[in-house]
Amino acid sequence: MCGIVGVVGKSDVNLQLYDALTMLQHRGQDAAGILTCHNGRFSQQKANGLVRDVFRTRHMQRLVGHSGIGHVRYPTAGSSGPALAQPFYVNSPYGIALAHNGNLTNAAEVSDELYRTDMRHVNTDSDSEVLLNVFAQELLKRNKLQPMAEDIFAAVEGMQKRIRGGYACVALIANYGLVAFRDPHGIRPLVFGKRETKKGTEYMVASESVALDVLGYTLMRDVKPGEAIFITGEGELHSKQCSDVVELAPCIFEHVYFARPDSIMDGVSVYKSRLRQGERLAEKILKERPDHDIDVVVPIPDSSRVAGQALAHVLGVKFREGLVKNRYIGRTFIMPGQKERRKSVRQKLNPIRLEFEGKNVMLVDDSIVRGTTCQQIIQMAREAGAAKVYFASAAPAVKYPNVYGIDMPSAKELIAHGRTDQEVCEEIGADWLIYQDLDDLIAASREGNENIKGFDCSVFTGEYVTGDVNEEYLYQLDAARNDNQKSKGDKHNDEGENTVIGLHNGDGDDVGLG
Ligand SMILES: O=P(O)(O)OC[C@H]1O[C@H](OP(=O)(O)OP(=O)(O)O)[C@H](O)[C@@H]1O
Ligand SMILES: NC(=O)CC[C@H](N)C(=O)O
Ligand SMILES: [Mg+2]
Repeated sequence: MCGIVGVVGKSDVNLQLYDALTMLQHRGQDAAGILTCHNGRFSQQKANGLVRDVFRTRHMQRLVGHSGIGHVRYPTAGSSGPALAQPFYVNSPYGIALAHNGNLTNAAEVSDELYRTDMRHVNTDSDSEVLLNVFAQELLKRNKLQPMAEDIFAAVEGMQKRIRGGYACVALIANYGLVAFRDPHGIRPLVFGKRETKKGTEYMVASESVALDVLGYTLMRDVKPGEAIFITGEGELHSKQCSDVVELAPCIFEHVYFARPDSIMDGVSVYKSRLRQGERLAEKILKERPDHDIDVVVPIPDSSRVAGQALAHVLGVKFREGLVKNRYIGRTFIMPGQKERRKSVRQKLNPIRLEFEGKNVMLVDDSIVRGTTCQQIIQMAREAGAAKVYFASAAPAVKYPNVYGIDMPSAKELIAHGRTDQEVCEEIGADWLIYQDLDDLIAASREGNENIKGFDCSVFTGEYVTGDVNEEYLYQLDAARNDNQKSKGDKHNDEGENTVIGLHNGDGDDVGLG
């Protein structure tokens, strides 16, 4: 899950982009990039690392221009090396740079077609570079020296016919403006807003509304599924529905884990959605065990705090922050390797013994994916003296890979794949395990916007909303991206073997595309 942002302002936008990326850091910790446009010239800085490490003062000073885009990356295609950091750039037509959140399911075919039919070169194995080239090619087909809004929308239309999967994107066209679009199912989130300044109206597009809030923008609305918006350099806003078939089916895992609780997605407050998740799960607990003997509810920070609090309230049981989080360790689930994830859980969370000693503790987490977190925490709870350790997951059992921008490529790595709830319970070492029912999760996540007819729930059901994901695709995805494979790939990257040389400022010192 990456984070993207785009701004068309009335003065230099570099600092706004930087601040917005820090607000989206929870969506990607591997790489970050900013690209701005000044007098038709792009400047950029991108590299592996957190936002605070990638941009130094000297970079910020050189990232000039009244419009720009930014990206924080959590890889779901290709390596995690610097060559795949975003935004990506193509020089023709006009000069276009793009940042992408999501994952294409037909990147390999389209990449081949780009080479054979369009004679375009794709330099990396990033699906985002493929997407950018398709957009560029469709824009080139219009054959206009100066593109108008209608040309840009026609290009998005053409592109949508060629690509499949999940995508929310921002793109900057040198001298013309900012384009933002979302796939026809709206799988990945994208919102936009405006703020008034003395010099005129400024616009921001971002993955999550929290970036808008913090920078003083008023949320206007979500980019609709299949829609594109175009904001000219002068600040004129155009929008058009670019897809014939539109069916809002946003990723439900945003509500479970990815999004910040203070964001509003497709009209639904993520915070309220998580409160409802906790309430519904508590009702299920009360139904299954009306005479439960839970003494205390302890959330596993951070993501389960909101649901955990609501759950404890409905149960009428004490809610205690019995696990203290080291605030300097990032999210473990989006780390690239299992060894790193495992080590981080222990460094990240430490129990307060008195909340566990002699008590029947119910640990609550938003989800159990590979089981890395819960296995270790349950053990910690026992070592801290808990009498019984129960475990509640605010999401149903995660059993299937994700193909739309969450790096869960391998069913075998999911602890619940091919296991019953009881078997998972034994595997994680809990005395009792209870999962949310999918219907309850859906109801909790859509309250507030009845227009959401369904969600992409593929990680729970194995049904993929784009309809094109088959056994063969999943087999290839697993083979290319399982943890074993990725560790080999990253080794190559670090050691310079098989490394793709990034067409970007390699030493991290210079800003510019030259
Ligand atoms: O079963 P697993 O494979 O361990 O994955 C699930 C865990 O990973 C996430 O936490 P993470 O540390 O990434 O982020 P958080 O601090 O936002 O909870 C999620 O909130 C669960 O705790
Ligand atoms: N998580 C994402 O949105 C990833 C975007 C893109 N597929 C990449 O790997 O860079
Ligand atoms: Mg967590």
